[in-house]
Amino acid sequence: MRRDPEWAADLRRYGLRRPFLKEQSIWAVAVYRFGRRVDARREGVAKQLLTAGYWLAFRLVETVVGVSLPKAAHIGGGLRIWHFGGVFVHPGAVIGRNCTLRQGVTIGNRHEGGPAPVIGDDVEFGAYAQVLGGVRIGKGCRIGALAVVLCDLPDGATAVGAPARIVATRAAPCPVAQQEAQQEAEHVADVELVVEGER
Ligand SMILES: CC(=O)SCCNC(=O)CCNC(=O)[C@H](O)C(C)(C)COP(=O)(O)OP(=O)(O)OC[C@H]1O[C@@H](n2cnc3c(N)ncnc32)[C@H](O)[C@@H]1OP(=O)(O)O
Ligand SMILES: N[C@@H](CO)C(=O)O
Repeated sequence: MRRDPEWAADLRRYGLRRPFLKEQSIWAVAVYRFGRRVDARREGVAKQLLTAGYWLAFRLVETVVGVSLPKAAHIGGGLRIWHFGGVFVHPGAVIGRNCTLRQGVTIGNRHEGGPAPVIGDDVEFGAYAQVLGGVRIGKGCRIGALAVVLCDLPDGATAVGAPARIVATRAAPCPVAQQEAQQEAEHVADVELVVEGER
């Protein structure tokens, strides 16, 4: 468990002491990561037993918490789900790293048997946002509460409404560039303090 870097990243995003006591959604994330680790094991009796345990836990958590994260979906580390209830992710969906979901979010197909979305890193979903079909959502997008997204979104877009329209775009921050900008801002603030002190 501790050696699963994606799970470690999830825990960092929750950023809580004893998150299992405070956020029901993390139960679903834990079961999802467990299922992925079981799938990665070599074939054998242990894998069969663990897979049976996974299905039991998956159905139990899905029913009680209302968060469905099937192990066939690809979800990057650093997943944060605020609240719980009505969160459904299609098994064929791909979700990048450090994404944020909220209650009522669906990431699914548009027609039965159809393709599922591919979501970039650092995408934020407002409550009850729906992203449907084989659409690609760029890095750093923000999808408004109650939006219904049926088309691709470029990096850094903010989309709202049903069907969703883009109301803003911003360059998706590259983590390294972001870090450098932060350091630069801190440096400038320090210099200003020194100058202020010398006056
Ligand atoms: C218990 C809890 O608290 S759970 C938390 C629930 N909260 C959420 O789910 C938050 C989701 N966040 C949103 O929906 C936000 O409005 C965002 C991220 C989409 C946009 O936020 P901002 O960047 O501040 O955009 P801003 O408020 O300036 O709105 C831009 C335009 O989009 C419209 N808009 C914003 N959000 C929505 C929305 N969810 N649905 C429809 N239109 C919206 C605004 O009215 C505005 O339109 P206008 O330019 O015609 O006046
Ligand atoms: N901070 C929470 C509000 O409950 C959220 O963003 O969903």
